[in-house]
Amino acid sequence: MAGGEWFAPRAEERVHARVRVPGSKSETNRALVLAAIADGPSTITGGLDARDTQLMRDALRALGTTIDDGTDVWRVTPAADDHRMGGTIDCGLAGTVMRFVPPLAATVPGTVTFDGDEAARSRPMLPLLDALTDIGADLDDSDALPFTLTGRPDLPGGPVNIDASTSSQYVSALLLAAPRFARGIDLRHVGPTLPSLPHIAMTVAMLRERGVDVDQPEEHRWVVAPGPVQARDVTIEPDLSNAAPFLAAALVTEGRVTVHDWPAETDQPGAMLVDLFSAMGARVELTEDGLTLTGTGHVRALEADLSAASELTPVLAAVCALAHGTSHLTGIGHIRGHETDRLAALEAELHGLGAAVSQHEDGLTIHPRLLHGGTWRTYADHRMAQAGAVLGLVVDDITLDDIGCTSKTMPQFPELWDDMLAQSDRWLARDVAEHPEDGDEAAQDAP
Ligand SMILES: O=C(O)C1=C[C@@H](OP(=O)(O)O)[C@@H](O)[C@H](O)C1
Ligand SMILES: C=C(OP(=O)(O)O)C(=O)O
Repeated sequence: MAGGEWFAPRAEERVHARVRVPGSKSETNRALVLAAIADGPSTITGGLDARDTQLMRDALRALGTTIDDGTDVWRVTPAADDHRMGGTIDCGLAGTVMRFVPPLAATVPGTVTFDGDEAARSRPMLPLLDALTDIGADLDDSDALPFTLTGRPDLPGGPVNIDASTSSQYVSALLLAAPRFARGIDLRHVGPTLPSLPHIAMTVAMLRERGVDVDQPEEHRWVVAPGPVQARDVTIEPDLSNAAPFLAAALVTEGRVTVHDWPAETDQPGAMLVDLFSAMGARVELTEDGLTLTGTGHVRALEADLSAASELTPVLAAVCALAHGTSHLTGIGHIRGHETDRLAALEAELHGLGAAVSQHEDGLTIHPRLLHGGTWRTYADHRMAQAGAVLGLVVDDITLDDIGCTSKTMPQFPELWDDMLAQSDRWLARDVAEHPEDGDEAAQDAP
């Protein structure tokens, strides 16, 4: 996808559209890791094809995995036992790659260096690297990317404590590779807070679905037994967090958006959008058609602890800047270590458009003001780009400095966004033709 500057399209009318979002990044990268250590070949259908999952596929190939991803059904064949790894693994800016792959690499003979984008070098890694050393891995003394690791097939594993307050991904990373450790793992989180619990639940569920014995004797302790991971053919759910900007479009334009294939049950934190957007004034309904959000004309301020779903923060913060009243988003101090320092980025960019925003130790306070156009910097962060796009629907003249960053999890974002607006235009034209007497009010009907 082409990168560069992007003029955020204004919604001339209410947004009315049906949208299909690509597969979940979190589920795809877990499915790839588990398929790579499974007891036989397996398939992944509907896996997300984006930069983060391309980097994961390439990383697993460097560990000897064969991945045939020429069609929508990817075929994954685990490495031969005598594979030796070498060279450098590029993690890009992907938290799931820089965290999930090293524990696995620690069980593969050979030496490998992990590196990534410039911004990735400041993402937190030290608690994971320390935990890996504690369970017997051989690492250099770096505390972040780049670092070099030498693997061994008999990595001991066993009991280990970790402070995962800066990222739940350390926990998921160790649990995913644990069936390969000689003694499995007995992992205890000892830090002050633990974000993204749904993502840890997703890890546990996906291990159990493949026959791995995962016990949780206490709230923040996980015991994984060593042993085989059953090969399983899976289909990936749509990425619910990536549905957020489309649903937000309906909320802020008093329109209606349906996201197809919304799962009735899921471990994705994006499921929280139903309650969060309802609290902000939307009408949300799950039917066989998918999840439909209808804007009611009221965008209420939000008081929310987003610790469980912190990746939703940028889009929610954008909606908060358009709400009636002051919003308080808490539980998200750790997102200073996401793709960029998201609290600083949101404070700066919303302020740049006229909102009054203040950062706190664990969140943001957002006072809406009359917003004006300007440049919205994305900081290489796909979700900052989505947030800017939502604001651009209702604020004139917003230009994003780089839309290319959406390729991290949704390379087709600009096309899907344009298509959403084109559907809205078509719907409006049809509606006006069919109900000339109703004028704009008929926009309450489904597209
Ligand atoms: O395990 C995962 O797939 C993820 C966990 C979360 O990370 P943090 O716990 O670092 O927020 C989330 O924000 C990220 O987008 C994906
Ligand atoms: C925090 C995110 O990504 P990552 O997996 O790189 O941590 C995100 O997608 O919002």
